[in-house]
Amino acid sequence: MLEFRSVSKTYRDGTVAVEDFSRTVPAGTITVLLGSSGCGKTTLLRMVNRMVEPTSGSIHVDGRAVSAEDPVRLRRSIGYVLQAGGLLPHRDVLDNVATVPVLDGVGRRQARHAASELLERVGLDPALGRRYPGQLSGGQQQRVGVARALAADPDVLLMDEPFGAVDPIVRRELQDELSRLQRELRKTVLLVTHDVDEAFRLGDDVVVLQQGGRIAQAGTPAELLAAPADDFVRQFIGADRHERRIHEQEVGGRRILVDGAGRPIGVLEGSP
Ligand SMILES: Nc1ncnc2c1ncn2[C@@H]1O[C@H](COP(=O)(O)OP(=O)(O)OP(=O)(O)O)[C@@H](O)[C@H]1O
Repeated sequence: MLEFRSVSKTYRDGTVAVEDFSRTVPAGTITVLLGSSGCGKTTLLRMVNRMVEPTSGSIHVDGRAVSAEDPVRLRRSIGYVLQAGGLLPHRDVLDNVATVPVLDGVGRRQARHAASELLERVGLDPALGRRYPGQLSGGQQQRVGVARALAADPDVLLMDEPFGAVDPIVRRELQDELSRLQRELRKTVLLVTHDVDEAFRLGDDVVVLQQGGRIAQAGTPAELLAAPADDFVRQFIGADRHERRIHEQEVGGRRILVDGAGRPIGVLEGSP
């Protein structure tokens, strides 16, 4: 379980990035921080592994305050996936994935062997393990980034716009892959995105943020869609947008679903 208790962050130049943020990410679930640029998402994420220190408030992992942990050990114990992969360019893929286990004292051969298995787990051909990051596609690099974050088998995974740098089709594939992995691994995940569809697809809990990390509304995707708290949330999640205004139509005796622009999107279950 990951807990933010009244966390605030004011940077040295006086920028208030986060003000009084409280939220709990239950163990084994995905919470998505959703908001536009500059609302404090990355600051919130980086306070968990102490790359940024809060000005006030506290963050707890399984009841233990992260401020009491050694920052280096803390960072090794929490998986972190960055938008651009964040891979070491002069190390091959297996060494990249094995970085944290080797730092933790696992032998290099054993760590590379485990890394190879992890590549398969994230849907990559283990033969890619001997390539360098620059010899992989963007989507493959992101998968390596996920494998690397999982290598030390952390309970908590932080993901900062993990699929932001790839095209929409690959993005969708990576999202599906993460959902599949999460069904197996049940990590406690905090994921940052400004993409509403991604938030709804992946989040058990979605926190819509305004500037200063203020919570505009938080809940399941269904709760947000069913009852947006205000105009800001309604507009942000696109509750009024064509593609979300779904209704039923009868065509040739079957009930099909169409979106607000009249585009067919599916057949109703049980329809003959
Ligand atoms: N080191 C810093 N010093 C001063 N201000 C900062 C620093 N880092 C971030 N900020 C400011 O804090 C606010 C929140 O930034 P943050 O990066 O957390 O937002 P974000 O929601 O992740 O944005 P984006 O989606 O663009 O990455 C912004 O106004 C930003 O300019």
